[in-house]
Order: sequence, then structure tokens, then C-alpha cells
Amino acid sequence: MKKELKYLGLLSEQFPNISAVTTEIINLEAIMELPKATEHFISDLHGEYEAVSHVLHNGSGNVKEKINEVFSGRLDSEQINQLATIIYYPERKVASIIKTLSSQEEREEFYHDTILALVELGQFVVSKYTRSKVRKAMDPDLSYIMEELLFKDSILSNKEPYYHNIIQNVINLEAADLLIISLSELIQDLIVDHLHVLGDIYDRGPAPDKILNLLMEKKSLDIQWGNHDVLWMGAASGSKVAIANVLRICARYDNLEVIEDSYGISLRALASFAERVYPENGSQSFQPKLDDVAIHFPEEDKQLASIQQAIAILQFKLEYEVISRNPEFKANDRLLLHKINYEENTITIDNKTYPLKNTYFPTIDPENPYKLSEDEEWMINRLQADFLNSQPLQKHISFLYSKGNMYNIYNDNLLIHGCIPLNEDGSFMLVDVNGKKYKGKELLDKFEEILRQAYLNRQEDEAKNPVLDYMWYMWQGVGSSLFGKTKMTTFERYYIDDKITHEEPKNPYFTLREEKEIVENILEEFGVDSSKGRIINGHTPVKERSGEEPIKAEGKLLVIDGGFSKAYQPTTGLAGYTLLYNSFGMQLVTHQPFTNIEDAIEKELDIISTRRVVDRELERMTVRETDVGQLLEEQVADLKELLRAYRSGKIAEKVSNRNPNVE
Ligand SMILES: O=P(O)(O)OC[C@H]1O[C@](O)(COP(=O)(O)O)[C@@H](O)[C@@H]1O
Ligand SMILES: [Mn+2]
Repeated sequence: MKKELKYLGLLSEQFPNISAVTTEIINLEAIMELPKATEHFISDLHGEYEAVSHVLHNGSGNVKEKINEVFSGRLDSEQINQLATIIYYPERKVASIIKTLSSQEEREEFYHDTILALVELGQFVVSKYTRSKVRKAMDPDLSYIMEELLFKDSILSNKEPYYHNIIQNVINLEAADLLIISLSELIQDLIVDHLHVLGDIYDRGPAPDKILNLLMEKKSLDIQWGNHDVLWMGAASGSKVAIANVLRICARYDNLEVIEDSYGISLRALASFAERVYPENGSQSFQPKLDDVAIHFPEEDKQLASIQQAIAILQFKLEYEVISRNPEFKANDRLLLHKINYEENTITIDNKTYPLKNTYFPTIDPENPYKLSEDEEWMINRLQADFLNSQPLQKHISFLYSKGNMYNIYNDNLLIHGCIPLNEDGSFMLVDVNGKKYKGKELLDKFEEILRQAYLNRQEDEAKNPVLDYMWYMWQGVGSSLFGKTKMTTFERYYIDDKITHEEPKNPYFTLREEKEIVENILEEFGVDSSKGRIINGHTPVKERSGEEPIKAEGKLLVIDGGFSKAYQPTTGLAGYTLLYNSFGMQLVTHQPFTNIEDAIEKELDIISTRRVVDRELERMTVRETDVGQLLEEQVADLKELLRAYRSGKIAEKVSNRNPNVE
């Protein structure tokens, strides 16, 4: 009781009298009646900055849909495409249009029409939000003009000359570009209110760092870590085996610039070691996977192959340390270097002998195959120090930690990257973590605790940071909810032809997730009302070509691998899926592959997106029915309590010196 009074006392400082409390209650009640804001879900971005940035700019087709709604019958498709492109890339598109207009008159007309169109669209978009929220989203330098334009009351037609006058003055003062940019950004920001990123920002594509910079600008987002993100989090926490994996994948996809240029980690020592020790490669396995459009020189490819090979062997050696230190990882079958017959160039796995595709092992002592050579030891220690000390890398990884989680529950949906480890019979799989067994929600909570601990202790000696090994486990361990497979056959894929050995059997989750009861059971385990909620899942490309469906378990589970990864597009047959969840319900959006930003701006080539309605709300959903609504309801309840305290005299009213609703 005392505590409650103390809390009400604190609240009364913000709302000092009956009239302030009443105003706030009315304000909150009004907000709760607004339509639910739009959530946008994307996944498996894999370093494809340009495609990701485009999908964020076009709000998975949402911007164009709004343009169509507002201007249907008034603008033709050419004009609609132009307006959409201006909104996506205002600065570059306006500059490119202006270049084509020869007279001052034409330019003025373009500016005038564009600003008017943006204002009209903006008015439609802002109508879903409170004025205070819109104001906060505005560019402060132009907020006065934007407010005048966006909140004008069209009934007052005699005000029209006044607005035309504002626009004319903006043009005369050469501020039209700025206003177009600000209005476009505001529209983009408000069309999608909250972004969910379901993991795998890193690896395969060229610019994960730029994606992170883009995400860091977002006002409202959450991230669920993917197995590739955790690998980089491990590398930034000083895990040597994670560092080796990161470098191997970067060399494989020709993305070492991210390490060198963006994160300032020198790879000279590694490159010269690789070229010295693995001069002639010969093996097809280590050839980099190249983007068709990039120009390449044979020497470069040779260097990348040598680096990939050198670091792959180092990775296999380092895995020995991790696996033998942690018997509970149950990963002994991943230790293969001692199964090689170095004289006959074969390997025997499960009593079957296979020839090796590549037999050059200059750093391996067959008597002691997992022992690091002096050079390897020196190199990995140095790389470890460099990863730990790279400021730009640490900035991105700490952002991943601050916005990320193993899973998230948001408006009754459970968001995960990979899976919830299950047994064949659908029960939750027990996983041994530090001597204790965990399953279901508890397991994911435990994993998250460990991931945070490992990062927190990153400057400690490896010996004092034993949980660091778990970052490798999260990347490829049999009980990892992010990986979801029984083994990662990296060695076999490089060294053995027989495809049987390449298989990576999936956790039963991936077949069982087709069943409604299984999905409902998982939702209940996470405290989600299974009659309302769904699982939103990333990680596995949907092979639409072979008839796979992204909607599973009678609509209770949606797979939204964005398919951004160019390397994987041939298997999926299209670029992939994203999801929109607005007040009308959920819509799954399919995207065609993206070419590049140049084409998007000059040829106005949008990603063609088609929508599938997953469900449609019978009544438009309001803020009241969301997580935010729940918080607001609680605030209203507290305020009503305060109101009673004022009325009963328990707390004395004070004179208000400011209206709390006016910022
Ligand atoms: O196509 P690559 O580069 O050989 O990578 C294959 C590896 O990637 C993985 O699929 C993991 O990456 P994903 O999370 O993107 O599936 C491994 O299971 C597999 O061994
Ligand atoms: Mn993944």
C-alpha cells in the first residue's frame, strides 16, 4: 500500500492535478482507438545490402500500394512508378529528373507537382498516427513547414493560396529538394512502424556492415539472431574457431573487404602465409563462389582459394580443442583429420573409405594432426586480438546484442530464426548445457544468457571465458536452435566427392512444423495464446520451385526466408518472402530478384512483389489489441488510480506549470 502511494506520488509529479490526469487519460484512450501500426518482417539478409535497402525503402511494396490507393484513376502507371522511385531514393531520383528538364519553368512545375503529390500521400499516411508521433518523426529543420502542409484542413479551401504560396517560396528559396527528401523519408518511416529482422544479417553477400548501419538508423526494430550472426558475435567475443569460420566464409564468397576495409583488420599476414604454404591449389573445392557481374583476375581467385584452404584447415584443428574440451557437445564425429590415411590419401568414416579430392596438407603432422603449426598459432592469436580490438566491428556487434535476442514474442507471435529443437515424437529435445539439461523456452533463455556472458567476458583469457565455446555450439551444435541440423559437413563438402557424406540431417522440428498441434504446443510453451499467435520463422529458403509452401500448419507458422542471398536464388526459384502485419491482417509478400540500385533509380525497376493474404481481420485491428495497447491500458489504470487519490484527498493537487501533453 505504501509502495503504491509512493508510485502515485511520483506519477503526480508528471500529472499534478485532476485536469492533467484527465487530459492524459483521454489522450491515451484516443491512441488506443487508432489502427494498429504496420509491422514489417524480414529475414536472411546475408549481406545483400542493395536488395535489403530497396525492400526497406519500398516497405515490401507498401509504399506503392498506398500511392495506388490515394491516386487511383488520377496517375498513370508511369507517374506512379516515378513517384514511388522518388520516395525510395529522393535525392538521387530528383537529381536525375532535374537533369532532363531544360527550362526553369519545367523544373518549377516538377517541384510543385511532386511536393503536392507527396503532401497528399503524406496526409493519408499520417492519418493513422497521433500528431505528436508524426512530429517526432519529422526532420526538425523543416517540421514547421511540414506540419503546415500535412495537417492542413482541406475544407478550408480559402487557405489553398496560402499553401501554394508556401510551396512556391520553398522552390524560390531552393529548398524544394530538401523538402522532397524530408517528406519522402517521413512517408517511408511512417508506412512501416516497426521492423523485425529474423536473423542472418551476415555472410555470403558483400555488405553486412552497410546493412547494420542502415538498421542502426531505424527508430523501432528488433532482431532475432541467426546462426551466421552468432558466428560473428563469437568472433567479436574472441572465439578463435568462430574467427576461422568467419574468415573462411568471407574468402569463399570473396568478401574479405568487409574484414579489411570496413572493420580495419589486416589480412596481410594471413594472405602471405596462405600463398607461401598453399601456393598451387588445384582443388576445385576452394575456388571462391563469385558474383557473375564482378570482374575477376585469376591471381585474385588463386589467392582467395589459398586463404580459404589455409583457414579451413586451421578451423578443423581449432574445432578439436573446442570439441574435446566439451564432451557435452557430442560432436566427436566432427573430428576427421585423424581419420585420414595420409599415405593413401583416403578417409574412413563410419567404416567406409572415401578418396580425398585434395591431398595437400602441408601444416598437418599425421602423428598429431590437430596440432597448430607455429605460424598458425601466431596468426590466429594475432587475428583474435584484432577482432577484439576492431572498433567498427565491436560497434556493430554491440548493436546486435542490444537489439537482438534468441527469440521474441511480439503481438502474440513467436519470432525465431531457426527452430525449437524437438525429438521425433514432437516432445522438446533436452540439451545439456554446462552440466544441466534444458529444453523448450528454458533452453533458449539459457543460450541467450550464455551468449551475453561470453561477450561480456570477451577481454578475459579464453580460460576464464569457458562459455565462449558455446558460440561455436550455437553455430553448428546438434542442439542449437539457430542451426537445427545434426551436423555441419564442412570438411566432407571440401574433401569428399560422395554426396552422401554431405548430408546434414535436419532436426525433426522441420517436418513436424507442418502440424498445427505441434506449432500450438510450441506457442503455449512460450506463453503465447495459441489461438491468436503464430510462429514466424527464418533460416530455410522456401523451395517454391519444388512446390514448398511458406505457410505451414494451417497458417500457424510462416517461413519468411527473404531469399536475398544471390547464391541461393537458383534453389528457391525467386528472391524470397517478407511479411507485413497491419490493422487489416497479415500479408506474405513474394519478391522477384533485385538487380541493382542504378536500375531501380534510372529504369524505375521495382522489385515486383505479390501479396498473399494470410488472414484478414474481420474488424480493423486497433492499437488497444496490441502489446503497446496493453501498456497503455496499464498506464490508464494507474492514472485512474491517481485520479481517485486526488478526488479522495489522499494526494493533494498542485498547480500545473505546464501541460504534459505539449512537448
Ligand atoms: O553454401 P555454403 O557456403 O557451402 O554453406 C553451406 C553451409 O551453410 C549452412 O547451410 C548454414 O547456413 P544457413 O543458416 O544459411 O543455412 C550449413 O548448414 C552448410 O554446411
Ligand atoms: Mn540461418
